[in-house]
Amino acid sequence: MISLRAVSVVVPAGGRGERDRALLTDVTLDLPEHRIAVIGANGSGKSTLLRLLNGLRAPTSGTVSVDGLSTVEQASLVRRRVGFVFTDPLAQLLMSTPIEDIELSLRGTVRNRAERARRAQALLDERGLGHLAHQSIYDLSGGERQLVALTSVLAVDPAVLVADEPTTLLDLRNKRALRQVFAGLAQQIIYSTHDLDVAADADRVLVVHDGRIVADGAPDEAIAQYESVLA
Ligand SMILES: Nc1ncnc2c1ncn2[C@@H]1O[C@H](COP(=O)(O)OP(=O)(O)OP(=O)(O)O)[C@@H](O)[C@H]1O
Repeated sequence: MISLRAVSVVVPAGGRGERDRALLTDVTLDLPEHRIAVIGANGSGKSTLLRLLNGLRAPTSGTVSVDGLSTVEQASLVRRRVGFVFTDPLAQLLMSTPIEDIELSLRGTVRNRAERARRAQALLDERGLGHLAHQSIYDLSGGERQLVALTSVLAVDPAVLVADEPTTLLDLRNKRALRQVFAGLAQQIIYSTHDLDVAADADRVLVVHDGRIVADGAPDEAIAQYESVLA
């Protein structure tokens, strides 16, 4: 389970007269539910919160742990357990084609090269992306890239998937497909979203406002509180 204890993230002042800036303040959470959505206005601290969960960002104070492992001291073990999908897929797609990127993900688990290529193609086929296997990443649409990035992260079968606004670039059909993928995942999934329908798919919804968790509960309740915070 992922746990946060008294976590704050503060960016130190850049120059004279500037003040330190708190991006998250005193967040304590245990996150055992299967599907957890994080919602909140632009700049409220959602990405900062998600990045803490696999050690992409370290807390300024407090601790974050995954199954008892510290995201700071045991970062590489944590990263193996917690896969992260960025909002911008180009931030994480390292290779020039989808198949190469997924083969790269599989390198640690599938030794044989031909088998790796076969598995990578099968994973793309499963997501309806097989026809794009050898296309340049730069020639894919934003939504196609986002789905390839998700496939690549899931290829290593992380225990937890953290996804930062995973439906932003997706059209209606792909959004529906992604919601189905999420619904069928055995892994725990923690995601941020501005889409309240996608948030409502979760078992639990956290509302972030000015770096604090201001609501936390069942989707209906938490979304209603979010709407009143925004009003
Ligand atoms: N390294 C940093 N230095 C200074 N400010 C930062 C840094 N990282 C994030 N911020 C600021 O912290 C605030 C929260 O950012 P964050 O990306 O967590 O918001 P968010 O809720 O994910 O927003 P959005 O919905 O727009 O993606 C923003 O105002 C952002 O500009």
